[in-house]
Amino acid sequence: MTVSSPPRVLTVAGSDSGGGAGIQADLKTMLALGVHGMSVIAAVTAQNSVGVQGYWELPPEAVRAQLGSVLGDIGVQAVKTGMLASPVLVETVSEVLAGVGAPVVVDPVGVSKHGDALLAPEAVETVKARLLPVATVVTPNLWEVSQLTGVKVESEADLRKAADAILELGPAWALIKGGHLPGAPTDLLTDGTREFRFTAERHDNRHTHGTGCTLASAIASHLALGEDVPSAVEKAKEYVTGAIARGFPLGGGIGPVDHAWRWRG
Ligand SMILES: Nc1ncnc2c1ncn2[C@@H]1O[C@H](COP(=O)(O)OP(=O)(O)OP(=O)(O)O)[C@@H](O)[C@H]1O
Ligand SMILES: Cc1ncc(COP(=O)(O)O)c(N)n1
Repeated sequence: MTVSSPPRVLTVAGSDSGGGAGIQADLKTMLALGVHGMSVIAAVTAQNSVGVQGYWELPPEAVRAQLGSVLGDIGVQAVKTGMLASPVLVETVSEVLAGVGAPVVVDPVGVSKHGDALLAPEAVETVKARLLPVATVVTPNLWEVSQLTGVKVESEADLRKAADAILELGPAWALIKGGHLPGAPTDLLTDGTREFRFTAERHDNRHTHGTGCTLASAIASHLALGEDVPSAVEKAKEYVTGAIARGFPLGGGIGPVDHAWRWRG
């Protein structure tokens, strides 16, 4: 009997020892959505439900070697990037992904939910100049939009202005996450010509660790499964909304979203 292989999706990100965000959230999302998840670790965090106690970057040659191992033998149908920590790692990953030949979903992670820095301030320029131009979709939250473009989003009416400023940096699509605005969480997706707004029910659950990682990985997974960008985002939003609804307490602080919500019924 020949068993066919599921689509392959790669995350290039940081490890979260608490298992709620980063590489661990990405691989759980990929399993839940039926693709084969692979990981290139850029940094290791010591992290739990109350914050990030420290992080350590891998040497650029270790990141380049992991990328070479995966891309040289296995190949990918989509890639997601998350925490890349430093200018040299952003540069290394951007250079390799420029020639990857598969869609790249960039979550431009700057700080954790607790406000702990996950990207050196001097790396922001490298993200703008090198990483965003290779992105198929970039998924900033409102804080990241302001860090990358200076645009402050105060209401849903500002989302398109933010997306246009992000598109000027070179990605094919911008998805601006409006989850931190009051009211029903609405995200705006545009390629400059077409515009889509995705609105979900708000779940007043404080256990939302890993939402951004989960959404970006779900988009990459649905792209690998053959969806176009708008329908991959629509399906990913449905998945993350269910995961937020079932986010559970863990430790003394903010617990994770539930990646297995569809299996629990
Ligand atoms: N309380 C909520 N209920 C439902 N959906 C939400 C809620 N908060 C955020 N979302 C949605 O979750 C997704 C992730 O958005 P969010 O703004 O939380 O990302 P993020 O800040 O980058 O997350 P993280 O800090 O975990 O990386 C978006 O689709 C957003 O609209
Ligand atoms: C390794 C890593 N990557 C990303 C996040 C962002 O997730 P959150 O904003 O939910 O803390 C994180 N905390 N840790």
